[in-house]
Formats: sequence, structure tokens, C-alpha cells
Amino acid sequence: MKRHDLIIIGGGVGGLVTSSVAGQLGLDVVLIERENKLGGDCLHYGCVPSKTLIRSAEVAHLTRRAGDFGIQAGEPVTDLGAVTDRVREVIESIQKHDDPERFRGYGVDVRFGEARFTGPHSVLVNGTELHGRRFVIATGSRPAIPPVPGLEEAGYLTNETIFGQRELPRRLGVLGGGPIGLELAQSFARFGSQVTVIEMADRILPREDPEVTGELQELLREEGLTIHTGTAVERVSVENGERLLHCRQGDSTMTVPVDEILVAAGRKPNVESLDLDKAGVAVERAGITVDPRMRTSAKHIFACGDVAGPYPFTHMAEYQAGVIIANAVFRFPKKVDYRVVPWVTYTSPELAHVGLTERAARDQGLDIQIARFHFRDVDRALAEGTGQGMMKLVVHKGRVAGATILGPHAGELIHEMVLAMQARVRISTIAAAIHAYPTLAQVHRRTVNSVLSAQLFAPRTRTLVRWINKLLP
Ligand SMILES: Cc1cc2nc3c(=O)[nH]c(=O)nc-3n(C[C@H](O)[C@H](O)[C@H](O)COP(=O)(O)OP(=O)(O)OC[C@H]3O[C@@H](n4cnc5c(N)ncnc54)[C@H](O)[C@@H]3O)c2cc1C
Ligand SMILES: NC(=O)c1ccc[n+]([C@@H]2O[C@H](COP(=O)([O-])OP(=O)(O)OC[C@H]3O[C@@H](n4cnc5c(N)ncnc54)[C@H](O)[C@@H]3O)[C@@H](O)[C@H]2O)c1
Repeated sequence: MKRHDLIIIGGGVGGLVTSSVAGQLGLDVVLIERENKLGGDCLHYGCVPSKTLIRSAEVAHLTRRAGDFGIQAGEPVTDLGAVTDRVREVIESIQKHDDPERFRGYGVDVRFGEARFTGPHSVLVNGTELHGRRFVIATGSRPAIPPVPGLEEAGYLTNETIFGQRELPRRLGVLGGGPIGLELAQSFARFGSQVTVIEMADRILPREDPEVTGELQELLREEGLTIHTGTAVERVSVENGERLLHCRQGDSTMTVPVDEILVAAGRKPNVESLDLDKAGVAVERAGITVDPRMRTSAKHIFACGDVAGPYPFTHMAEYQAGVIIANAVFRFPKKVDYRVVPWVTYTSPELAHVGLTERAARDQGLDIQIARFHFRDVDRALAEGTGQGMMKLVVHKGRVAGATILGPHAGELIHEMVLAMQARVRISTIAAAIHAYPTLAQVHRRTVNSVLSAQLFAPRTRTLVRWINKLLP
């Protein structure tokens, strides 16, 4: 009986990173993917289509705002079919990197079919039983559909279907004010749909700092989105061809008529088809349980990415895959370190975050300083017409403990703070670094200086400066 070194289930980012590295290192690797293409959610139904769509929406928005820049242009007309074609083209050009032949060239045996465990060391795919010494489960997640009466009958879109739409809905109802809901809600509003977001929690993006989500919510409202927070959809009905969202907000009720519904109410791990009990792999509601070395309850089986959590991002699946390579291939006992994890919500303006929020730091009892700086005081942002938002910094013992940026290109800007945290750089070093003028990156120095200037201009320093200047010629 042939025993492969490593059998990897799932051809998304987690599975692709582990299989390409293990294959190139000479291990006997099998990669199993149930769709007929590699790339997973990120490439086909997630990051890539959403960011491509967002770019088209931005063009529509800029066209609408052209007058603000002294350029005459009419109201933009969205051809959603053409937008969808562009999304497809971008996916196809990136898909070339995920060509199965490329992986076969690394020595990986790529198989298409659904895998399920038949025992702790065996899986079944397309009727063939494969045996392995170690396994990686990287099967990702799918949309969680809330059990709202009438929703199934009314029909709805998810991230798996929305990027194939060719007709712009006149009215779009979005269930969920998380990253997926808001990125798509704003894009469709910019395309010209009337968009209503229904969020169950009392604010959008409940995991983010409330100071910046409040500002983002206001900006989205100014752009024409209707956002109902603290609101539950209790029932959906279809009357005269329109879908009606029957909602409750506290004691009051309302009905929102829409043409399409987008469900973006969270994710569910893809575990059901795996027969994990046959392999002795424990699973909870949030996903497969893993230890800090990404090992499941069966120590020769690893899991990474959305199926394991706790952070459902592409860069996290890639990071965790690296930890699995260390443990399963190099046999080095490496553990995950989640202290410096950035993430970005690609609304406009973008919202980027790393490390502790103010609330989390205070809950930990840390003696922190908070620094803020607004993009309305960043010259480049004004020149660009993007002076909304702010940077908020959590400083602990002279170092960055966390940062949140709501502003233009926040997803790019956050990485100076990522590096500062990773390298444990003092904020005085950030202040000392020359930042080119006029860049948006000046926001870092200016935010940090707002803490340091309090020390610089403190009475003690002023007295010292007076004495030095009296004593020295
Ligand atoms: C709309 C949207 C936008 C997003 N935007 C971003 C973003 O901007 N930035 C970011 O970092 N993250 C983003 N994400 C999240 C990101 O897509 C995921 O975190 C990432 O794809 C997780 O990678 P993965 O390898 O864990 O799973 P996936 O990429 O989902 O891959 C899992 C693969 O396993 C396969 N599979 C499942 N079960 C089986 C089985 N039994 N046998 C064989 N194969 C199986 C699936 O077909 C799939 O191809 C977004 C997600 C969505 C939905
Ligand atoms: N830019 C990015 O990195 C990016 C983009 C999209 C998605 N993602 C990842 O994918 C994950 C899933 O995104 P998501 O937005 O679907 O999930 P989410 O869990 O982040 O947000 C879902 C939102 O829906 C709300 N909700 C849940 N049930 C509801 C209901 N019945 N009615 C109304 N509101 C309801 C929740 O309160 C929550 O705010 C995210 O956690 C994120 O990490 C990342």
C-alpha cells in the first residue's frame, strides 16, 4: 500500500501554499480540490472579484464627482455585464498562477474531486482510497444563511453568485454590515442601485473601533446608502414581483421593498463533507479545533485558513500554511503568533487595523496613550479630495500596541504600523524617520508627533531649554 507523505484537501490559498512548498522540497504530495479549478474563494468568489468590482465602482463614483475636480462629466451609466466581464478577465489572468500544471511541475499530484476521510490515515476521492502519513485540511468556508422564514423561497445572492450578475438591481437589500456586506453595498450604490443594509448588531463592522465605524457609517449614508443597525429581518415575502424584507428594530417594525437580496451575514466552515469523525478530528461551530502548531485533535492532521479560523483572511491562511510547513515538513515545532495581524475592509475610505483597539487595550488593563490625526489635516489627502477619516494609535510604553486607519489607501498605509509592531520600533523612531512630502504616509509621523509633542512642549522641557540658552553663549 502506497503511503503519501502529505495529502492536502482544498486548493485555495492554504492548500496551494502548503502543496507548492512541500512539493518543491521533494515530498510526495497529493492536492485534492473539489471544484474543477484551483484558487479557492479568494480568487473566484472573494478578494479578487470584490476588489475588481470595487475599482469599477470607484470609477463610477469619480465620474459622478468629476465636477468637484473641475471636469465636466455626466451621470455615469453602469453596464454591469461589462463590469462582470472585467471581473472575469482579472480572475482569468490571476488563474494562470494557479494552473494545475504549474503544481504538477513542482511534483504535486493534483486531483479534482471531493475528498472525505475513511480513517485517520486515509481519504476517498473519486472512488480511490489514498493513504497518507500527514494531512492538511484547507477546505475554507461558505456563506452562512440565516434561518429567516421566506428567504429561501424569495431567493437571494451571495458572494458565490453576485459576481456573475449582468443586470443592475434597482433596489438591493443587504443582510449584514460586515466587510462583505459593506464592500458590496457601497459598490452597488455607486453603480446606481438603491441599497439598504440591514445589520443586526447596534453598529456596522462590530469588531472595529466604534470611533471610526461611526465616521464610516456617516460617510456611507452621505453617499446615499440606507443603513439600519440594531435591525433584524424577521421574514421575507414576495408580492407583485418584489421582495419584501419585514424587519424589526426594537419595538418598531418596517418593510423594505427590494429587487434583489444579498446575504453577507457571516461564514460557515466547510467541514460537513469530510467525515471528520472517521479521522478523529474535533470540530466546533467556528471550525476545526487546532493547537498553536495548527495540529487538529489528530496530531498528524493539520488545518489552516477559514476552516480553522480565527481570522478568515487570505493572508492568514498563507501565514498558517507557513506554520504547517515548519511543523509537518521541517518537523520544527513552530507556533502561531497572532499579536500583529492586520486586516482591511475595502470600503471607500478603506478601514485598516492592526493590533489592539483602545477597548481591548483598556480591557487588558494596559496604561495606554491614544493618538489621533485626521486626514483633513494631511495635505496630500486634501489635494486628492480624500480628506475624510482619521488614524488612531494605541501607544503602550512608547511603542505601538495597535492602530486603526480610516482613510485613503488605509490598506497600504497600515503596513508601516505592521512593521513598527513586528520590529518593536519605538514611536520616537517613527517620528525621527523622514517621511516624504506630500504623501499620505505623513499621517504616521503626524499621529505619533501628537503624542511626542506633549512631552516636547511640557513645562519641564521648556524650563530646561530656557536654562540651556541662558548658560550657553
Ligand atoms: C466576498 C469576499 C471578499 C473577501 N475579501 C478578502 C480580502 O480582501 N482580503 C482577505 O484577506 N480575505 C478576503 N476574503 C476572505 C478570503 O477569501 C478567505 O479568507 C480565503 O479564501 C481563505 O482561504 P482558504 O484556503 O482557507 O479557503 P478557500 O480559498 O475557500 O479554499 C478552500 C478550497 O477547498 C475546496 N474544498 C472544500 N471542501 C472540499 C473537499 N471536501 N474536498 C476537496 N476540496 C474541498 C473548495 O472548493 C475551495 O477551493 C474575502 C472573502 C469573501 C467571501
Ligand atoms: N477585506 C477583507 O479582508 C474581507 C472582505 C470580505 C470578507 N472578509 C472575511 O470574510 C469574513 C466574512 O465576512 P462577512 O461580512 O460575511 O461576515 P462578518 O461575520 O464579518 O459580518 C457579518 C455581519 O452580519 C451581521 N449579521 C449576522 N446575521 C445577520 C442577520 N440575520 N441579519 C442582519 N445582520 C446579520 C453580523 O452582525 C455581522 O456584522 C469576515 O469576517 C472577513 O474576515 C474579509
